Amino acid sequence: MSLIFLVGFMGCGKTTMGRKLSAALGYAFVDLDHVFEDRVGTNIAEYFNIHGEEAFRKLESEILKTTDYPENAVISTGGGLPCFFDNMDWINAHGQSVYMKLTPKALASRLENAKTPRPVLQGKKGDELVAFIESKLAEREPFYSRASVIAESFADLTTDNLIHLLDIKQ
Ligand SMILES: Nc1ncnc2c1ncn2[C@@H]1O[C@H](COP(=O)(O)OP(=O)(O)OP(=O)(O)O)[C@@H](O)[C@H]1O
Ligand SMILES: O=C(O)C1=C[C@@H](O)[C@@H](O)[C@H](O)C1
Ligand SMILES: [Mg+2]
Repeated sequence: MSLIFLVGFMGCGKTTMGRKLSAALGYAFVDLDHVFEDRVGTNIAEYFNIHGEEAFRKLESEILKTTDYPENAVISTGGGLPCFFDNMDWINAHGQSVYMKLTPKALASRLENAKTPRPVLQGKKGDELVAFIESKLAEREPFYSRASVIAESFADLTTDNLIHLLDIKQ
């Protein structure tokens, strides 16, 4: 059994890279944000509006721990998931983890162009968005940094880089 969890701030590319890495390894792909949306039958932004962040965090944690993962899988996590409850302990007890680390400016530019709304950002743009990311990232970094592998400021992180960092023999 091999589970690889991708963690990091919103917009660092967990979903995008999760798809590519799972294909390169021949593993299944699981995106926990998508599992959440399938479970509740609505999108995350709408769930936040109706139930609030606290309810979201509780259910997100429950879904992390109760999902029936395929034997070999790359799992993209929600951007805030590692930073609540004992989620990061659980991740590290059940597989390898990768922190995809990007600068606040790079994150902001990806998030400004992204199609999926992130409710935590509340529509912020430009300098306000960069300042928000800097402060939120400072809170979250200690959790992300507990990942077994840190992919440091790779603007052009490839699946080969990751396979090498994870020391996966193919
Ligand atoms: N390597 C890359 N280079 C440039 N843009 C990228 C790269 N990877 C992802 N993106 C773009 O950045 C945006 C965010 O990517 P993605 O949705 O994969 O991030 P995420 O980490 O899954 O975010 P979230 O935590 O909100 O789910 C998307 O618009 C995606 O197309
Ligand atoms: O960083 C966050 O807090 C979030 C990131 C997304 O992946 C979603 O899980 C949700 O929008 C919250
Ligand atoms: Mg994602």
